[in-house]
Amino acid sequence: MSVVDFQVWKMSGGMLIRASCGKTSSGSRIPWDRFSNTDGVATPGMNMSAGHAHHDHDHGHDHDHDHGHDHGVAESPWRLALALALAIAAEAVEFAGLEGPPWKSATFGLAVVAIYLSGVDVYRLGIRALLHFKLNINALMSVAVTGALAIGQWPEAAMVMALYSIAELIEAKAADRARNAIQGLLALSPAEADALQADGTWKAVPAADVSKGAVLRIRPGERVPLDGVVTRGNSAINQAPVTGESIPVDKAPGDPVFAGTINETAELELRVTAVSADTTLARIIHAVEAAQATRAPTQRFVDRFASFYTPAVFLFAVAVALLTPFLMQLTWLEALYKALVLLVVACPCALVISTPVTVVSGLAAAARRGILIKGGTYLEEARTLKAVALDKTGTVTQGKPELVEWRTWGGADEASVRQMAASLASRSDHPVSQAISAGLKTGAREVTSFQAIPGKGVSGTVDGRALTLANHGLIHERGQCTAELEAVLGRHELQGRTVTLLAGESGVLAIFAVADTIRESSRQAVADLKSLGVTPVMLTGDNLATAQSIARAAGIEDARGELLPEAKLQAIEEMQRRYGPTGMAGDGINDAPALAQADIGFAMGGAGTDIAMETADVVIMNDNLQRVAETIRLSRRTHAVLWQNITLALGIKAVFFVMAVFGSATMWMAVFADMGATLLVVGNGLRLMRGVPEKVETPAESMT
Ligand SMILES: Nc1ncnc2c1ncn2[C@@H]1O[C@H](COP(=O)(O)OP(=O)(O)OP(=O)(O)O)[C@@H](O)[C@H]1O
Ligand SMILES: [Zn+2]
Repeated sequence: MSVVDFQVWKMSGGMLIRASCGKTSSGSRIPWDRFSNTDGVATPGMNMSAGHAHHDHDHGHDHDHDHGHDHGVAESPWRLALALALAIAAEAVEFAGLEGPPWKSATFGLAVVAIYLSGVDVYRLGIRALLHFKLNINALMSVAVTGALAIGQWPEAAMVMALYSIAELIEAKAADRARNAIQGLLALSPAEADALQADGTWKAVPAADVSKGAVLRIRPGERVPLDGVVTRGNSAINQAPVTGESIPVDKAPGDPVFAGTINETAELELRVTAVSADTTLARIIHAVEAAQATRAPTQRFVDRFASFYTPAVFLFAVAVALLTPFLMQLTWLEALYKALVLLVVACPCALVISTPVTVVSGLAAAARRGILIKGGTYLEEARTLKAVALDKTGTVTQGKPELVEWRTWGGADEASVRQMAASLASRSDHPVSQAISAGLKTGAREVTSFQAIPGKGVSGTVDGRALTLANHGLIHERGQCTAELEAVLGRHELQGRTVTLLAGESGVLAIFAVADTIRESSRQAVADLKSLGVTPVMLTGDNLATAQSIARAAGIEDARGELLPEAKLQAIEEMQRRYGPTGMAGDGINDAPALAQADIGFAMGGAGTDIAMETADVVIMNDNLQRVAETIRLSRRTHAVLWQNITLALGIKAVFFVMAVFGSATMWMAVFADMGATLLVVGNGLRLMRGVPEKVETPAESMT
């Protein structure tokens, strides 16, 4: 995904998850009410005209959708329960075989009231769809129920409408649950904050009113209301709500804390760094919400399928009504009834609802673990990754290098070398330069004609001397390298250190060895990836020997060094040719092109640059590389659940289709089966929310 795509992604407004298959839920609230405008009429691909069958699914919504339509009240559970009771009573009267006009009118009356109570909305939406020459579920149900009434199947008609509406309601509630799981994350940050006032007192104020720079106090046991930096106190913070990592993290002055995390041991004071709409937690939630606007591939498949399935079964039903009297010697009434059963079978509720519920559950499960996935597509496709490129600095390593050793070279004066190197290094925000400048602990002098040489180092003039502070490659190119020097460099590189040289016009003046520790989680992450059958490859701009030493420590066999940013992109292209779908995990500005080129880009959120987070498809909030393997695992599970659901939904339809044709299915059995199938697929989809499995699957297991 390019940066431009990301903007489009951010802007794609309309949400396509539908509250339910036919109608919408009543309890929607901001921002979910955007979903509610999708009533039955807007079901993509459900209309009969061929021209609409292939929508551009990336559009937020249908063009022909009736905007701003107000739904009115959805049925209350009591109303539906009453409707069902009346329908059952009508069945009972008929079943009891009570004859005579009074009983007949009683059955009819009970049925009509039941249909009125449960079906007003279905009829309203159904008729509107038919007037637009569209065939949606409400239209199917309206036709089926009216038909059943017309041929005298009154109790049957009432049962179908009542059961259908009840199924709709349950389904809507289940879908709400998946969404609320994400919204629920937002409730984690307290609404009030204890803020320092101008007169030095503390006062509880609404978190939404606190501005950047304000000082807050958080007592032990309280949740952090806003993102900030600790100014006073030491405490352990449980960051699970934001990063998914349940082990508390120690925080001291200068450390960042996130809104929604829990202060466990001692009182802390912090300076607010993000207002409430802008906290990391708020950003996670908005991104995941927006992710639901994009359609996953399976959903597109399902929509396309439904777009021909429903009209096809409808036409088949018409054919059955017209032809079976001749072919199977049925009466016209029997033929009509058979056709009406087929109409109920034609309702693709279970199929249509199964995919979005599953995808939203998967996204929510990921969000709870601190994995922010920017679209259902990535959730579905992560399972196909065959290789993952890992950036070294900040991804495999902590990205906080330190100067561990330095010495002068060629008899240079230590004090002046220290001063010159510190002056140059302090001008760059590259981690290597920063480590040198911090390690030398000396004041900087003025630098003129300062220049950064990307992927190599920096140069500038200090006290009239033209100097270069750069890696071996550049010094070698300048012809200032010697065998003796290379021997010294080699020793450092074997230990995974990054060596930087200070050189003047006459030659090398000093050697600086910087070491970055590998993240504890990286080793396990690499093992996880391998056990999933994914090949890890390390990419870095750093020296090859250094890269290989770090890679070995992490368990990576394939390490590529001395890569300039464009070369990282080419390395991804090469991996895509060699292995197939390739992911990339990185954090820096220079990783952005490679992240965009990769099939799925993972950005390290905590340490990452904004550009990396914008370009990536998945943001990992706690910088734990193990989340990459977890995403792949979750993707495989999501995929499995999706296909279980599709098989289930279609299987039940197939059974009832055959039963309907050969006459052994009744209308209410068909609608009952549809309700059952809907509940099963929704329940199966919601299962994903219980979390990401900790266990590492073997590649064989995950092939399903
Ligand atoms: N501003 C700088 N100051 C000091 N050294 C630098 C600077 N820029 C680049 N280098 C040297 O060039 C090498 C490659 O730099 P580059 O920025 O491409 O990679 P990196 O960010 O260090 O590593 P990675 O690719 O793993 O993120 C560094 O390892 C460092 O030795
Ligand atoms: Zn050399």
